[in-house]
Amino acid sequence: MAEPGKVVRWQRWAFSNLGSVFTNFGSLWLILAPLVSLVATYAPRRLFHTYFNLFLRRRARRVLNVVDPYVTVDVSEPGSDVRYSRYGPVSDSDSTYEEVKAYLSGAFWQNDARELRAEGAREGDGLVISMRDGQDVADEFRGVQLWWSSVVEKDVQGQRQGDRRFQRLTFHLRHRRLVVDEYLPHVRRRGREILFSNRRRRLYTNSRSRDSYSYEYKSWSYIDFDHPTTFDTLAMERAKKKEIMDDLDAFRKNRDFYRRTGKPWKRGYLLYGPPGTGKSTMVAAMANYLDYDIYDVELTVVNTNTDLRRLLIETTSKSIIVIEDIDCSLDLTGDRAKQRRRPGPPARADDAADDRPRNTVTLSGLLNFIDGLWSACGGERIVVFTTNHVDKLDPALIRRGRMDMHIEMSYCGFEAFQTLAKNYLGVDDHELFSSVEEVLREAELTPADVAECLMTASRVGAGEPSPCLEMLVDELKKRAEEKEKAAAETKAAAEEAEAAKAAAEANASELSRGNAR
Ligand SMILES: Nc1ncnc2c1ncn2[C@@H]1O[C@H](COP(=O)(O)OP(=O)(O)OP(=O)(O)O)[C@@H](O)[C@H]1O
Ligand SMILES: [Mg+2]
Repeated sequence: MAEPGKVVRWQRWAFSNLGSVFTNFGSLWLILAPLVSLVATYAPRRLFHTYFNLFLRRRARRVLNVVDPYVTVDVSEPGSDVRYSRYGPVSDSDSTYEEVKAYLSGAFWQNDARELRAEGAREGDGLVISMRDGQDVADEFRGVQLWWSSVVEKDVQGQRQGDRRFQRLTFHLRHRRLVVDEYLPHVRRRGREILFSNRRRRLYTNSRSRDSYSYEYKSWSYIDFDHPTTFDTLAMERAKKKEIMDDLDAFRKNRDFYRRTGKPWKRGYLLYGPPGTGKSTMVAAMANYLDYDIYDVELTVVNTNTDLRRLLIETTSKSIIVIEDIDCSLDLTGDRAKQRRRPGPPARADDAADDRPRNTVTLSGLLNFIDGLWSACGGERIVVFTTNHVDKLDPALIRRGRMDMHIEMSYCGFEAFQTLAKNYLGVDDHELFSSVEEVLREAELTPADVAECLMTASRVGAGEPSPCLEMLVDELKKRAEEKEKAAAETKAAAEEAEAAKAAAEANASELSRGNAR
């Protein structure tokens, strides 16, 4: 570590002037000694001792500050101070040491520390680089110089022996406020970011609330999230895609804005459109873009509003909370006041015997979940609803402010097709693109339809663009005809059902009039 320069200079001066320092101090003591003995004789004994001690201690501290004006703060490795309960060691949940280590691993590249140590990250394939014991590294914050060193000390406590490790921070005492109020929080924040980016992302799903009485119950279980979709491979109009990415960027970077305006740091997105237009794919692309975890809430297994709130509290920040097919999850479309317990047949025999309340999540419970007081805890969260029937949802659920951005995922247009062609065939342009464009303009085909056709065509056509695209045009035309036919049949069936219902109603009223006569 570069020695704090001022101390070195002061020490050199003191040694070269040692003689005069002692001479001056001697003369001062000649004057002070009779005064001190006078006060000691006439002042009350206890009072004299107290004040004299205090006086000496204060002087000593001042002299010490001049000789060594540097302060050190130790951040010790968890486990150095292991606490024991009757069941064994209590895990130390303080993550500061890990955060500082991660912060320093990011700082080495700008420093000249040479003796480093590499450890595998707890999750993922990355490495955490840290200082070898006894190494130092300098850092700068707002023009202030600070030094970190890795320290190991022998620890002998009772029966236990071992090494105690610290990351020791040294700084000038005049920067104490800056270090405590700003630098250390900055180190922790940055360290957390590095730790977060080193780990694998997770896809969580909630457990059945009914099982919460079990001893081993966990609200969320997870698997590693490894979805390959990105905004590059997502098929949609370029302008719309850019708008969404800009919005996500603004959300991520604007922590201070949310704080300043008194808004919780979260944002809601409503994705709506027909099946197969890429709503779930969009959620994956968002998570990959932001590097966030996904919490996939299955509302049908949540019993009460309290269970829902508990789920929310147990989510971490930097996450996307998604409720898929919100229109099907619960009957959330009606009057909030009427949303109490919905009667219905029990799903299983043991459900019938079990009189615990189930599925009493109400619309107001869900609204509170999105933007009640609890929703502000933690911060940096995105809430996404997906639906095929936006018109069926209660306006309160999707009003601006709750769902800040409404994104329509629509049928496959030409720009979306270009992305898919690039994904599946690796081509940006081709003479047959105009034929595809024509088919897409006439028919309502989803990106899922087109993606599937492209997959078949690329397999059969061995990835050669021309035969693949010819096949694709034929296949798309066939699909478009099939879809048209199916839509006409559905419409005819609906009209028939409507007519039958009207006839039945007419019959019933005829009958009741006959009875009345
Ligand atoms: N916009 C798109 N970009 C890229 N691939 C897409 C897109 N839309 C659909 N796909 C493809 O179609 C498949 C189904 O899409 P996805 O599950 O995202 O549709 P969805 O809108 O969520 O449908 P649903 O309403 O039935 O849940 C995806 O696995 C993907 O391969
Ligand atoms: Mg979906």
